[in-house]
Amino acid sequence: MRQPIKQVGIMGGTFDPIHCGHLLAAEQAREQADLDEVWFMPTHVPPHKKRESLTLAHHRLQMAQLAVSDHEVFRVTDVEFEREGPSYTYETMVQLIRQFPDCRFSFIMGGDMVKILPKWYQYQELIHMVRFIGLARPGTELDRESSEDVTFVEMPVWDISSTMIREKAAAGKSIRYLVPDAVERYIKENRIYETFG
Ligand SMILES: Nc1ncnc2c1ncn2[C@@H]1O[C@H](COP(=O)(O)OP(=O)(O)OP(=O)(O)O)[C@@H](O)[C@H]1O
Ligand SMILES: O=C(O)c1ccc[n+]([C@@H]2O[C@H](COP(=O)([O-])O)[C@@H](O)[C@H]2O)c1
Repeated sequence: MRQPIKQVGIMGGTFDPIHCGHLLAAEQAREQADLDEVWFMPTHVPPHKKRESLTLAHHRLQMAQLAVSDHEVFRVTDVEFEREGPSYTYETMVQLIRQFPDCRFSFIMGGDMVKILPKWYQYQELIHMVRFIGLARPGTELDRESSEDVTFVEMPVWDISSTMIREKAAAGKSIRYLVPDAVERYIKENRIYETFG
C-alpha cells in the first residue's frame, strides 16, 4: 500500500549559529501551514552570502541537531553537505523530490529571503516544485501583494539574528534565551565565536 503524502517544511539556513528566531519561525509555519515535519537544512555554501569565514560545517550541523532534539517532528538534514559549490535550493529540491516521492515540500523563509526570491537560481522552475512559506522579519518591508508565489504565516516579529549572537558571544555577553541552552553550551565548550568581532 502507498504511504500517505507527508507535508514537509524545509527550513534552510546558514545557521551560524541556529537561534530561537529560526525555531519560532519553523514552529509557527508547522502549525499554520499544517506541516507534518520540518527539516532544518544547514547550507553548505550559502549562494547569496558574502562572508569571509563561516563556522565549520560540522559545528553548524551539530548545533542544529542539538536545537531540534526535543521537538517531536523537527529533523535535521545534511543533504547540502554532499555537494560542492553554491548550495542552490533548486538543485537540492530536485534531489529531495526524487529521493522522497511520498513527501510534498514547502520552503520556509524570513522576509529578507522573500524579497530576493525572484533572483534565486532557477526560480521559475522552483516555484512549481515547492510551496514557499514566508514570515515577517524586522528590517524588511513585506510586499505581500506582489509576492504572489509565497504563502504568508504570522509570527511575533523578533529582531534576532545569527550576526547578533556571534557578536554577543565574541564580546563575552549573554546569549541565553537567544539560542537553546544546549546550543549555548556547545558554543561555549567549543569556543566557537571567540574570534569573531
Ligand atoms: N528573527 C527571524 N525572524 C524570522 N525569520 C528569520 C529570523 N532569523 C532568521 N530568519 C530566517 O531564517 C532563515 C535562515 O537564516 P540565517 O541562517 O541566514 O540566519 P540569520 O539570522 O539571517 O543570519 P545572519 O545574521 O548571519 O545573516 C532565513 O530564511 C531567514 O530569513
Ligand atoms: O538557490 C538560491 O539561489 C538561494 C539564494 C539565497 C538563499 N537560498 C537559500 O535560502 C536559505 C536561507 O539562506 P540564508 O543565506 O539566509 O542562510 C538557505 O537554504 C539558502 O541556501 C537559496
